[in-house]
Amino acid sequence: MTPDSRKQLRKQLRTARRSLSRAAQQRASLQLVRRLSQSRLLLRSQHLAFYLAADGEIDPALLLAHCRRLRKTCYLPVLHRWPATGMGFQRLLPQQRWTRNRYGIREPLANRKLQVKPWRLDLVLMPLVGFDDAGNRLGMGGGFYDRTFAYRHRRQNWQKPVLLGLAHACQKTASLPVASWDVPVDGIVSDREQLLLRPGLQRS
Ligand SMILES: Nc1nc2c(c(=O)[nH]1)N(C=O)[C@@H](CNc1ccc(C(=O)N[C@@H](CCC(=O)O)C(=O)O)cc1)CN2
Ligand SMILES: Nc1ncnc2c1ncn2[C@@H]1O[C@H](COP(=O)(O)OP(=O)(O)OP(=O)(O)O)[C@@H](O)[C@H]1O
Repeated sequence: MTPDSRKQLRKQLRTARRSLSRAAQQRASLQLVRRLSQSRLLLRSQHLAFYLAADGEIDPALLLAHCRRLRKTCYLPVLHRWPATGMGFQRLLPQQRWTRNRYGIREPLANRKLQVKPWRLDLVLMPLVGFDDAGNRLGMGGGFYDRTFAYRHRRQNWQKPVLLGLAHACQKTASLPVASWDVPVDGIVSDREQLLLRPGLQRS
């Protein structure tokens, strides 16, 4: 797949998710809570990274609210200031102050003291633009998640964190090409299915 066709596919999948009705979005968000709130994966995780849905992404907000009620420590991605290309995960505060990143996505006002090393997290919910049955993923194209978790290339079987991609079922494609820098996810959950790819990640 050429960079151009990757770009085309990304555009097409982003349009598909943005075209979902509000009702379909709400149903999908509820499905996420149903699938994940009682899962061992969630129950066992104390430090969890979320995202604030944008651009028609499946919305984990209900799940985030659930986790905060359970007193789990929840984090959101914060982009390092341009031209830096890094991304941190910052702990959410009860009285959070907000800003917008360079793409217009709301994020916590940066405070490095509240950011953790990615390997300290137990579970990272990653927004996907596209995915296939093998667990290959297509993101927004910034490479932020790939760079943050690149350390996984150097050592197989990192226990932490579990990377769980979230997407609408309509974002599934036949097969995605893998780039050398792509960090595979350990599982993918959509409103219709859950693929657990890492051996040892248990169902239910
Ligand atoms: N909700 C959410 N938050 C997130 C991400 C995400 O995918 N979803 N990210 C995941 O990485 C990071 C932000 N990454 C992003 C990367 C590209 C674009 C984007 O809209 N790119 C433009 C091109 C802009 C340009 O070239 O300057 C585009 O595709 O139109 C948005 C977010 C951190 N926060
Ligand atoms: N480990 C890395 N080191 C340096 N650059 C990287 C790394 N990983 C990815 N990149 C760069 O990021 C760019 C975007 O990669 P890609 O198209 O795979 O994004 P993506 O997977 O859709 O985005 P994301 O990881 O944010 O979800 C690529 O041009 C690539 O060169």
